[in-house]
Amino acid sequence: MMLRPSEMFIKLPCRRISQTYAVKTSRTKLVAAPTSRQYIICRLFSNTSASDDRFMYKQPPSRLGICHPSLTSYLSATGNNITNDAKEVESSTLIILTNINERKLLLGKKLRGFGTGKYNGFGGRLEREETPAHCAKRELMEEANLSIDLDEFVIGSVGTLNFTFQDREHIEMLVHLFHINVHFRNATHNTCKGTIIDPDAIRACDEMIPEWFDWWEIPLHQMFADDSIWLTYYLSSLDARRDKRSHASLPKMNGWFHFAPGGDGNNQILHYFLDT
Ligand SMILES: Nc1[nH]c(=O)nc2c1ncn2[C@H]1C[C@H](O)[C@@H](COP(=O)(O)OP(=O)(O)OP(=O)(O)O)O1
Repeated sequence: MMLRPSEMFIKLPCRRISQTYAVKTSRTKLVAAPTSRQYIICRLFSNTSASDDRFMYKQPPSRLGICHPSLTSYLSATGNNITNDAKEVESSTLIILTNINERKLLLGKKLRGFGTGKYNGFGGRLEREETPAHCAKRELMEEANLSIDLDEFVIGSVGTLNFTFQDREHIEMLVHLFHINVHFRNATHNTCKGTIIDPDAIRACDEMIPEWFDWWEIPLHQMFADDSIWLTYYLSSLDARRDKRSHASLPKMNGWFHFAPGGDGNNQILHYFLDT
């Protein structure tokens, strides 16, 4: 059976067909619609990110493509081969900068380059001889004027995102993800680990305008489509964690996303796999 975008259909036996049922658990959302005398079709959101309704501006499922249950399934559907040496890999970094106490996320509105006009985390391409942690530290300084110790990036390495494109077969983007949690100087109470910063020190540059958002109100409709999948998963996981003092408990994840032709402008995913 073909999986539809972000959802799986299962058949359940049902005696009465005139009702619509809705069952919601902590991990899944089940919506049943009557279609035949014997069965109802249930829409089961299998991915925790897809089932978190708290995010106000999530991209519609039609933009998010097919959710694969395994990397093998994803790779065979996209025709990507992990050992394809012919692909040119562009490595970059991306920083998830939070204030967990206040459930805030710092994003930047991109003024030029890849993703112009969109909101995104801070980061950019690795320069020669640079490690991902060094690159993330440098980019956060350049794009938001925030100086954070290198150690925080080493500890805050939380995974990777892999992007491929239907109309640019030779290119693969590998994004190293970092999570930095901060406290605002003068905050009255801090219940979780983080670096103290002065929020007034944050500055725009010619490339990005930084802006704080409440977690559930991040402008996902003005972001790359994949953010509606992995970023919502990540923030939901953070929200669910009891022990927020420990870096060891940071969520980890690796995501694979295959984009439809039209790239950045079209902003539509065909296939994805999120390993959490
Ligand atoms: N689909 C996507 N979803 C996402 O959330 N971030 C993405 C993304 N595709 C790229 N990025 C991030 C990774 C990186 O931080 C930035 C793009 O880096 P690039 O180096 O390609 O662009 P820039 O023009 O910003 O380069 P620099 O001049 O090196 O800063 O956007």
